[in-house]
Amino acid sequence: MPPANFNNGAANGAANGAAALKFKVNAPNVQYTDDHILSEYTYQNTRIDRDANGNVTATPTETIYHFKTEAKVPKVGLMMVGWGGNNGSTLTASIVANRRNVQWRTKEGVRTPNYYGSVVQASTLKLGVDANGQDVYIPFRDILPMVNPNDLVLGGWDINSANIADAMERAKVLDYDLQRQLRDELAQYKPLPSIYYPDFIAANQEDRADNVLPGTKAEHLERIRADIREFRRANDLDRVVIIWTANTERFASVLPGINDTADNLLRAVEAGHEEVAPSTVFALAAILEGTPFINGSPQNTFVPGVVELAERKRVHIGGDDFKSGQTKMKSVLVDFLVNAGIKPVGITSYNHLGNNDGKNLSAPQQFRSKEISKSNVVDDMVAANHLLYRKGEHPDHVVVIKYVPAVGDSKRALDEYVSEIFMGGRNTISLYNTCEDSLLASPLIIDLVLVTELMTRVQFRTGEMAEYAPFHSVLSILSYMLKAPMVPNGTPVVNALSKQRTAMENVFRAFVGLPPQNEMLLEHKAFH
Ligand SMILES: NC(=O)c1ccc[n+]([C@@H]2O[C@H](COP(=O)([O-])OP(=O)(O)OC[C@H]3O[C@@H](n4cnc5c(N)ncnc54)[C@H](O)[C@@H]3O)[C@@H](O)[C@H]2O)c1
Ligand SMILES: O=P([O-])([O-])O[C@@H]1[C@@H](O)[C@H](O)[C@@H](O)[C@H](O)[C@@H]1O
Repeated sequence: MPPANFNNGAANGAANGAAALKFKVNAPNVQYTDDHILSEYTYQNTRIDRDANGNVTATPTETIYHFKTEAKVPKVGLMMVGWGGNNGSTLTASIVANRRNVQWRTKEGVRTPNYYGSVVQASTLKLGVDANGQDVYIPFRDILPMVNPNDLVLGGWDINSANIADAMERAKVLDYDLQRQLRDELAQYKPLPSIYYPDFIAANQEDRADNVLPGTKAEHLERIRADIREFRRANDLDRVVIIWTANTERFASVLPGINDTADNLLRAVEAGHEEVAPSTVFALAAILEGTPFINGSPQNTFVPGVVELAERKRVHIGGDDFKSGQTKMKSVLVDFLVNAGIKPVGITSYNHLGNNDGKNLSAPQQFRSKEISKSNVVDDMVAANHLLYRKGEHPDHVVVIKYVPAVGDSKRALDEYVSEIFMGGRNTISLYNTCEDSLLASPLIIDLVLVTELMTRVQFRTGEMAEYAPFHSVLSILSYMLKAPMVPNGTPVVNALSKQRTAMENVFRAFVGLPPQNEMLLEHKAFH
């Protein structure tokens, strides 16, 4: 049992009035101290070996992990690059509305703020079963001490000078009666000037660029670093997380001697090399300031030099490209079809949208970045079933994005899935999905920030390690929220949404010493 003087976090004046731990694990492998949750976890896996004759042997394996989680929730700031965009302004308005519980009227009646679409804030997980064998669910956010999004201190940069109230109005995402009530507070939020290298985003973005830093790339790096330090100081923050929700950039060429290593990349910034993108400068600044950086767009911000620097500095990074609607659906539907023994042979993903993101993506190089992130999402699911697909065989997969100003942020997604079924049959599934793109992405930003911040508070130790260590700098645990999940070099990329959620849930269960959720329900099957 936890010690009588168990401190649930709130008692030690946790920043932001962190809610007390909602449950305690009653087990010898879990200890609670004033500052930490300590768990010893037996990680079970199965090692597969094949001999020369193709005989397969499965050997159960066990690895003991010791996890240490800081229980005190810090005071956290979120700095958004692209703060004045549809996502940035919508997220800011939504957090302020939730914080103040602002209600507003629409033709359907009185609306109240919520965090629907955030897996951490609005979904539940099964903690276990009660004495009668009934499932017991808790809010996902209660599995571990996490930041309350209402407490996030918000800031950021934009190449456009509009304050966040004007940006919210420009975005045309939220109802007027809500905007009306938030305008005064949001008008006080003004994006910091940013760095603008025209070659990396569509030329049609030029008219937005009235809030641009002068100077060299080296001066930009130092200015962004100073901005981060000042934001942390002025708001008395314990931690800052930075998210790129600015425009999609073209891919940068990976060049030996330029951005292939950390030192080469820092030298390339000093030299003002043209292939160093704004997003890469921001990532470098964040890493050098010890601040996690998440890329919500599809471009290759994380060229090898950035990853190497993050690993060297032990700073967390994650990306790429928020997985918000059409692609999220794809990572469910293809997983279902393939695991049902049905063979998708044609996937056509078409969408059109009329927001500034769509405008930027109407340029070929920026579209190409998005096409890449939207096209690779089925690879792991296809590769998992060699009965349906020969090695290297893939469904036809086409991605189309069109810019239609008339629909604004209300993205239209039309998908067609053609599959081979039993005895030469064919099945065609057509989907039509429309909604404000920013209302899908904004809650994902909350999840990315909260999970990233949590991971900065967890360390692990295995048998041969003398000390605890942080998790790998590349946070693959963020994959549920991302189209093209970044993973540590040489590790598997998982896109199937159910696997991604299960991984996140079970890793968090392990941090508190609980076994993975397996849904076997043996107690309801194997009994007499
Ligand atoms: N559902 C979604 O909305 C969704 C899903 C996945 C990915 N994304 C990606 O998220 C990003 C933002 O989407 P959005 O709808 O908010 O787009 P947006 O165009 O409304 O906002 C982008 C903002 O970034 C600013 N900007 C551009 N370059 C900048 C720079 N170098 N520094 C600072 N600010 C800069 C622009 O002025 C603009 O205000 C896009 O890259 C988009 O592809 C969006
Ligand atoms: O809904 P989803 O596929 O996850 O992602 C969206 C795309 O469908 C859309 O074309 C693009 O403009 C958005 O930025 C976002 O990437």
